[in-house]
Amino acid sequence: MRSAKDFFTPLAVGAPAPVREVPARPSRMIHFFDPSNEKMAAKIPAMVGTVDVLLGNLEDAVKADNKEAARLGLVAIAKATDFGDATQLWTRVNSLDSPWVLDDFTTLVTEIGDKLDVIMVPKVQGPEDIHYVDRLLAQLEARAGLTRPILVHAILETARGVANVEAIAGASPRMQGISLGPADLAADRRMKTTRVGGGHPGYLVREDPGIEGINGPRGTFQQDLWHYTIARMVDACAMHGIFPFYGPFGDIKDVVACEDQFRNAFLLGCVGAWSLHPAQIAIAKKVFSPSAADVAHARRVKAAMGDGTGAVMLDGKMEDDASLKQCLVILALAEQLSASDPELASLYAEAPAGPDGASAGVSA
Ligand SMILES: CC(C)(COP(=O)(O)OP(=O)(O)OC[C@H]1O[C@@H](n2cnc3c(N)ncnc32)[C@H](O)[C@@H]1OP(=O)(O)O)[C@@H](O)C(=O)NCCC(=O)NCCSC(=O)C[C@](C)(O)C(=O)O
Ligand SMILES: [Mg+2]
Repeated sequence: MRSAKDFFTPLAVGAPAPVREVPARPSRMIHFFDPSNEKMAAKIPAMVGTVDVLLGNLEDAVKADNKEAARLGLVAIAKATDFGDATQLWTRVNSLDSPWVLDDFTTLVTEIGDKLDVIMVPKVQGPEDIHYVDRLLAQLEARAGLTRPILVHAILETARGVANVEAIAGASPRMQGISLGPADLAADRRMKTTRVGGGHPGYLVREDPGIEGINGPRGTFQQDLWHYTIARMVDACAMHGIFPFYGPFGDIKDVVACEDQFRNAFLLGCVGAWSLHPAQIAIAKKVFSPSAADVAHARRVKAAMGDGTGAVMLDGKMEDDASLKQCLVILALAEQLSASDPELASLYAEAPAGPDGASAGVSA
């Protein structure tokens, strides 16, 4: 374990100083693309400004024969594209035990390190994986003469990773966030799901018997297989001042269930989700941007609470110091999103004082 005094010291001579605070840039959707897929890659420059994060994926979903083409394709796109202030460029490198990852790191940091905001590392098992990446990135940043450190995002895809999630979140000042990796995690734990990022209709709770006994009619309710993992990930991230994300939802056509999964994650504290297909971008934007009603309600509570202490009644409900803090989280998010999204800025500017009970992200 590093001493607290050393925590913010660069890990290589000439490497940029680590950040003290993770920049809170809007990251509602991390949009995945395969840089070796020419049709998909051709669409990327036009997506700048329409998504918060563009992620060139080099790992799973890229065929083994295309690994090099994906890496070089990402370099070409990054060099040719101005991503502006509203869109970040991320990548997901291959796993640390793969034959491709060392070239992923060396090529990307050397060639486009000045354009890359975050490197997503898959299948992180524990803090030792982050320590390895931390030192390697520092060496490569120093060699490339970078002045800004590249941040690191871990995917939670193994039982060991979940068991170590707090240590992973706090392993380096580079840690930007953590995403759920439901497909690999389900496999590692022997969980059963019917689609990536979804649940299983067999995982349910049945009503207790009514007056007709155990053979009478009894309703069933499908339960969320991911609740425990997401809640634990959210706590680990909040504890270390980094950001939790839902991962992918693989049933592209089921936009309703995708929205439900994303919203559950938003309500539990996640700041964004992955979009695998253009159809999922609008869903993430809708879910992870507070509604006008939520913003209006937050403003009312803030105004009613004066100096922020004590308790008041608004529309029959008690508001106090703690519920004000929840409202301030919404207002901070609205302010941050307004800075880069003029549509939301005008929506929030005009937000009327809404009635209590407006639910987060449901109505715009
Ligand atoms: C799902 C697929 C195969 C459907 O691809 P498709 O071509 O069949 O879809 P389509 O509806 O026919 O596509 C319509 C148009 O959109 C384009 N398009 C389609 N997708 C994109 C995109 N992402 N970005 C930009 N453009 C896209 C596509 O090229 C096409 O263009 P066209 O109209 O000119 O013909 C395709 O969308 C895709 O490959 N998406 C990315 C998949 C991916 O990255 N998977 C890995 C992340 S999930 C994961 O790794 C798990 C995890 C975390 O590790 C763990 O849980 O363990
Ligand atoms: Mg995976």
